Amino acid sequence: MSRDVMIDLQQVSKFYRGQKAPVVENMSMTIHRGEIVVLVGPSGCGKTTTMKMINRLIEPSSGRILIDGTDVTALDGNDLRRQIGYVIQQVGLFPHMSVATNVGLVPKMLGWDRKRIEARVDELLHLVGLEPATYRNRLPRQLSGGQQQRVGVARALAADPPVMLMDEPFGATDPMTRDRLQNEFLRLQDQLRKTIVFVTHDFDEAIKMGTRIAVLGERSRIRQFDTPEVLLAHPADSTVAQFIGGGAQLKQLDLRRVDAIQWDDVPLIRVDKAATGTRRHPDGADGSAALTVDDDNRPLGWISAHDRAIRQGAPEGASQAVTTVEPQATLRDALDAMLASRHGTAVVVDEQGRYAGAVTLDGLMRVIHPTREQDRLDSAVPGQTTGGARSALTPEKR
Ligand SMILES: Nc1ncnc2c1ncn2[C@@H]1O[C@H](COP(=O)(O)OP(=O)(O)OP(=O)(O)O)[C@@H](O)[C@H]1O
Repeated sequence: MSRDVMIDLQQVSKFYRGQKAPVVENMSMTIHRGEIVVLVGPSGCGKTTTMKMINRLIEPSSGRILIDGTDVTALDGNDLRRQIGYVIQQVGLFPHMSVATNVGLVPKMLGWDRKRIEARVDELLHLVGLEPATYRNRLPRQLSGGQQQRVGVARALAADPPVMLMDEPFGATDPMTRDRLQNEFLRLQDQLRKTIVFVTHDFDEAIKMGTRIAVLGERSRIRQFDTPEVLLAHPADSTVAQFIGGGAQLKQLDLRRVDAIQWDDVPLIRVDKAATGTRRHPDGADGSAALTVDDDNRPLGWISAHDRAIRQGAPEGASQAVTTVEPQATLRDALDAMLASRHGTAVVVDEQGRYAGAVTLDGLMRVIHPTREQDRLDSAVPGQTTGGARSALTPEKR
């Protein structure tokens, strides 16, 4: 097997007892190390069954499944499952156990000593954005849905498994939380490079999360297995096209992340609260609206040119809400943020919430009409940004 292949399903079938037809029939699929493969398809087509056969929560009736070259049927099921992270929609946290005990379960089963488990639990909670001192001793019911989901992800990562199975992991959360969890998870994955099989009903989620997407039909028959880009541009048949649904052009915005395009700069006004009263430092502010930021460069609000002229002493007093996106967000997220902003601008902030640049409608148009942009770039110096924010012509996807 090539070293690059991490999971190899070979002619896998599953018959449930008493049923004449298999629910998964001769499914073959190769998944590469470090990619997120998303399984989508109609309800009941066998996505979950396929996934659960990989960690043998469901035994295949026939066929072979290799993980990193080893046939999983040759391994003890419990040992196997300790090496594969598993995240499900209902999270499955033990309600009577603290967050720390839940996250440390697999390391404990693996016989790690107490100190090592504690250190790992804190490291993981930190990684998923939950301050250990605050959350370590809480019970699951003392957490929000999104926080529980983060604990579920931390628990799945506890023993640093190379493979993760995620069955609608963000399905039970509201759209905003879901979006945040997706972005956080993509940021994590940039560091961790796990091999992930991800089941979802939500095609937009598939486009956002997937390195490749497998559109499945009845009995897990693969109708198309391609990158999101190819899938959107060239659906294999009318059933796939129907599944993708309308608005394929707009969905292309789901394919690109904010960190893959050029950002613009906006005029900044630094509000120095440490000084006596409030001073302001216009950083090249011109006649347009400016963004006020604190001394750490965190956005505070927008101030219009008019207000700036009449409120010399207290620019933050006139501020209008800022809508922000992180670099991992999609351009669709940026568009949503823009539409929610009176200034038609999505402010890009780093992990610490500090100003990093801005995505403007002009910037988005340059992406939507790449030919026009290409003409412009052809006559420009390579690597230059339009607003001097930074050069960000990085690859579009992981
Ligand atoms: N234990 C079982 N015994 C018999 N049939 C089962 C069992 N589990 C699942 N099935 C059937 O197998 C088929 C595939 O189920 P599976 O849960 O894999 O589908 P799915 O694509 O994940 O569905 P959904 O999108 O609705 O979650 C379904 O028709 C289901 O009724």
